[in-house]
Amino acid sequence: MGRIEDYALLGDLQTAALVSSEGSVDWLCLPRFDSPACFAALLDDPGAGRWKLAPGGAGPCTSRHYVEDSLVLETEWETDEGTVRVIDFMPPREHAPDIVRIVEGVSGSVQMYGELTLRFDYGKVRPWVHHDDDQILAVAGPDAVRLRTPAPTRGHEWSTVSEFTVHAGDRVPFVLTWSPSYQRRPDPVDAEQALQDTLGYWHGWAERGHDLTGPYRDAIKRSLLTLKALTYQPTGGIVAAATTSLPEQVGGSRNWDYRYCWLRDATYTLQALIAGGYLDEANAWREWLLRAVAGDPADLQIMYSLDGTRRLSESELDWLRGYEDSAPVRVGNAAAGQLQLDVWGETLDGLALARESGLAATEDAWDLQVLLMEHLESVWNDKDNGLWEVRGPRRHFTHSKVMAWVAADRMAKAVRRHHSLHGPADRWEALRDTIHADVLAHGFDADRNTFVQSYGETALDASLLIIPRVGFLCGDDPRMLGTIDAINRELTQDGLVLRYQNSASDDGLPGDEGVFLACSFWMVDALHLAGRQEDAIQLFDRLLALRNDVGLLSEEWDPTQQRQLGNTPQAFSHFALVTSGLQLHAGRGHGSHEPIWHPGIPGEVPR
Ligand SMILES: OC[C@H]1O[C@H](O[C@H]2O[C@H](CO)[C@@H](O)[C@H](O)[C@H]2O)[C@H](O)[C@@H](O)[C@@H]1O
Repeated sequence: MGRIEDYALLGDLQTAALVSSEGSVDWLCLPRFDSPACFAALLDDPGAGRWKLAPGGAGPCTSRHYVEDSLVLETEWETDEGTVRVIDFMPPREHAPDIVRIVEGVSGSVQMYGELTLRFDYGKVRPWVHHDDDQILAVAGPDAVRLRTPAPTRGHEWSTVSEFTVHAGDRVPFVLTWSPSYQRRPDPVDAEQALQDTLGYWHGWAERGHDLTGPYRDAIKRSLLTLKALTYQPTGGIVAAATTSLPEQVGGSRNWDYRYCWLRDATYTLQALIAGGYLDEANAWREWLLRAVAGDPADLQIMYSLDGTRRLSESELDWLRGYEDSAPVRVGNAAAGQLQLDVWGETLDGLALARESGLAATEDAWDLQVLLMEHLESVWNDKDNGLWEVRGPRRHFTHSKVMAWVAADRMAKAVRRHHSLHGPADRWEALRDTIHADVLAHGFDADRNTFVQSYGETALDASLLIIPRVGFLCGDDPRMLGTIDAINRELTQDGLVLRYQNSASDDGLPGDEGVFLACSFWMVDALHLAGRQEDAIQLFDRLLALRNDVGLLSEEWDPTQQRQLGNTPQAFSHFALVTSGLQLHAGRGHGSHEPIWHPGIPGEVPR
C-alpha cells in the first residue's frame, strides 16, 4: 500500500473513503464511519478489498486536487497516449451511500483498467457477484453493493474487471451504491447530476463560513472542510479520524481505532468550526452531547460511538496483516473505560465558547453543565489516565488539573456574566483558586523552571503548552517561557514536538511513536502568546509543508523517514491547524473560550 500521505479523502457526512494517488479506493466502511470496511486494502493488500480505476499499467498520478472548496477530487494521469482525469466523490447522503467515479478523457486515447474487489467485514467475506439487469450486484449477509456503468465489465478471480479506452471528450461514469441486502434496490443515481449537486453542497457550505483572506486562507478552509467531513450528520457526532490502526510507528503495535466520538477531540473540533463561522455544527454537537451523556454524571465516558452507544469493546482482527505489517489491527477502543479528567474542562470550555459565540443557552444544556461541574468537584483530585490515554498506572496529570481549573473558571464566569444562568459561583471560584494553587505547588518544577507531566515527576509533556491559551497563566509568564524552552530543548525531534518522552513516562505500551502534530501547533500558539511572532509563523509554515498534496494531515509525523504516521485525516491535527492559523491570521492572542472572530480583525497576517 501507499504511504499514508498518498491518500485523499472522500466523504458523504456519514462515512468516508480513502483514495490513493494510484487511483485505488483502499478504505471504505459502509454505511457508517464505524461500520465494517468493504475495502480494507489499506490494512493488508488488495485482496482485502479495493476499487482501482486508472490507466492500465500506470503508477501514481501526475497531479490531483480538490475542485475549489469541495470534497470532489480530480486525479490526472498524463500518459504517452494522452491525458485522463478521474473525478471521485461521494454525494452528501440522502438515501443510500454512493461513490461516484467519472473517467474523463482530456486528450488522446487512454486505455483504462478498473478492478473492483469487494470484501465485506474488513476483508473477510467474499460476496456473491452477478449481473442484475443493468447492474452488477454483490451480496453477502446484510450487505449489498451495486455497480452501474456503461463500461464493459467481466468477472476475474473474485473481482470485477473493466478494460476500456477513453477518448478526449468522453465521460464514463461508475456509480457504486450500498444498501441493506434485504431492502429493495435504491433508485439509480445520475452521475453528472450528482456531481453538480455535490459541488453545490460543498461550495455552499464553504461560503457559509467566515470570509477568510490572507496567506493561510486555503489551508484553513481545507482543514475546516476536512473537519466537516468527519462529522456524522444524522446525530451531530464527530469522529476523531476516518480510519483504524494506521500505526504510530511503522511495524509497531500502537494501532488504535479512531472512528468514535471523543468528548475532547469533538469539543476541539467544535472550537475550530465555531472559529470558522459554523454555529449549526456546534448546535448539532451540543444536542449529540446532551443525548450521549444523559444519565448519572458519574457514568460519563470520555468517548462514545456516533449515536451515543457506550460499549466500544476493543478487539483485534487477526486476519489482517496491518498497514505495512503493523499489527494488530484493532476495532473498538478500551480507552472508553478510562478516567480522563481533562474532558470535563474541554467540554465545559467548548460549551462556554458556543454560548459566547451566539449559540443560545438552553435550560437542558445549562442543567447538564451544572451536573458535570458538580461531579467534577468530587473527583478532580483523583489520579487519572490523562489526555494521552496512557495505559500505564494512573497519575495526577498536571494537564488534567489545569483543565479542571478551566471547568470551574468557565462555570463561575457563566453565572457572573449571565443573569439567567444559576449556580454556586462563589464555591466554583473557590475551587478554581484551590486548583490553581495545587497546580503551581505540585505541577511546576521550580528548579528547572518548567511545568511537568504529573505531580512529583520530572518528565515533560507538550499538553502543558495550552496553559496560556486556556487562560491559566499569561503567555509571557516566566513559568510559561521556561516551559516553552524546556519543551523545545528536551521534547522535540527535528524542531517538532513529541507528546512526551516514552522513556521518561510509562504509558504502558511497547514501542515508540512519531511527533504528535497537534502538539507542534500548540507550540505555535504558545510562541505567539509569548510574543514570539516570527518563531510562531516559522513553525506554522513548516507544519503546513507536512500536509499532503491535497492538504491532509494524519496524527503524527516521522522526522527520520519524513512520512506521516497514525490515523488519517485526524481531527486533532486539523483543528489545531485551524485555531493556530486563525490566531496568526488575527495577529493577536485569544483564549480558548473567546470567539476568535469578530468584526475588526484584520484580513492579513502581519509580517
Ligand atoms: O497513545 C495511546 C492511546 O492512543 C490513542 O489515543 C490518542 O487518540 C485519541 C483520539 O484522537 C486522543 O483523544 C488521545 O489524546 C490520544 O492519545 C488511543 O485512542 C488510545 O486507546 C491509546 O491508549
